[in-house]
Amino acid sequence: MRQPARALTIAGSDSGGGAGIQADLKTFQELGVYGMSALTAATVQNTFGVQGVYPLPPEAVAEQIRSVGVDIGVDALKTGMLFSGDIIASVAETVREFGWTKLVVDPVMVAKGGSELLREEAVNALKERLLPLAFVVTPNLPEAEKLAGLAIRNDRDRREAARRLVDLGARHAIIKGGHAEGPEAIDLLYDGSRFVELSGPRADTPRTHGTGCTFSAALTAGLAEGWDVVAAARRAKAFIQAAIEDGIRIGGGHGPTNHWAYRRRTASGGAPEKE
Ligand SMILES: Nc1ncnc2c1ncn2[C@@H]1O[C@H](COP(=O)(O)OP(=O)(O)O)[C@@H](O)[C@H]1O
Ligand SMILES: Cc1ncc(COP(=O)(O)O)c(N)n1
Repeated sequence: MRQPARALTIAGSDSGGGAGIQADLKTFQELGVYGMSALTAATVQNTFGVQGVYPLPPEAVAEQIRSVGVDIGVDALKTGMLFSGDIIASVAETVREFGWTKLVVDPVMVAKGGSELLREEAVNALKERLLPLAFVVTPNLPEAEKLAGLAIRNDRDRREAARRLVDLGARHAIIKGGHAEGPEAIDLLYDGSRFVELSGPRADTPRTHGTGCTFSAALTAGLAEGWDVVAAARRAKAFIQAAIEDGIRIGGGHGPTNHWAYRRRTASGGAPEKE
């Protein structure tokens, strides 16, 4: 009997199913990795936005992590919405306790509709407590600006921000380019010495809810399988590219991506799914 690779997501629930824990678990499943979750907060959310946020007590987050850690084991893990400084402290302490190294920190701050998913007071805790534990940190452009403390107007600024994220203690940084403009959506990976660009055609679609969660979950799945960061990041980029391009019609607002698309494409020899 084969033992599958095991991945844990520590994140918020999106009741609409497109982002958060739901996106992470769907992505793990699609990539053949056993998925587990530690919930940080329940959000009341659909494709129109976030209508409510109910955080869990920090001890409840730590207990969920310990429960699966002592029994099932974790090959790689990721964080998403962490909401408060207290939850971040509790997550950082538990990750240290287990000595897990394959940690992807997706520094989720604001939902696409503008709702706050990380309190302002928690940004420093994220920088000081979690980034030093991160194997990879995966900010979007506004998150990278906030963490690195500089405005990103061009590629030079983006490279400088990546250097600063590594100076803050992350082993690798991937600054995603979904919020930039231009015909290509380019994610910039930095490993402390070299830069690698991950590029794909920018799709003109409002259905991008949960893209960051899905990308970082796909990255975590690759790391759980023992892949190196560049290989895991390239597959994550292909996964999100397919999920965005082969869109599904769900909800009346900013719809989610298609988590089935990558497996369907690869199963059919790389050709896009037929309508
Ligand atoms: N319109 C798009 N077309 C193609 N890829 C995109 C598009 N928007 C985002 N992506 C990709 O989706 C991933 C998430 O990007 P981004 O939107 O920057 O993060 P977040 O969801 O955290 O704000 C990245 O790999 C990015 O390149
Ligand atoms: C519970 C939860 N976690 C994260 C996001 C961010 O979503 P996105 O990946 O679109 O930035 C979200 N909207 N809800």
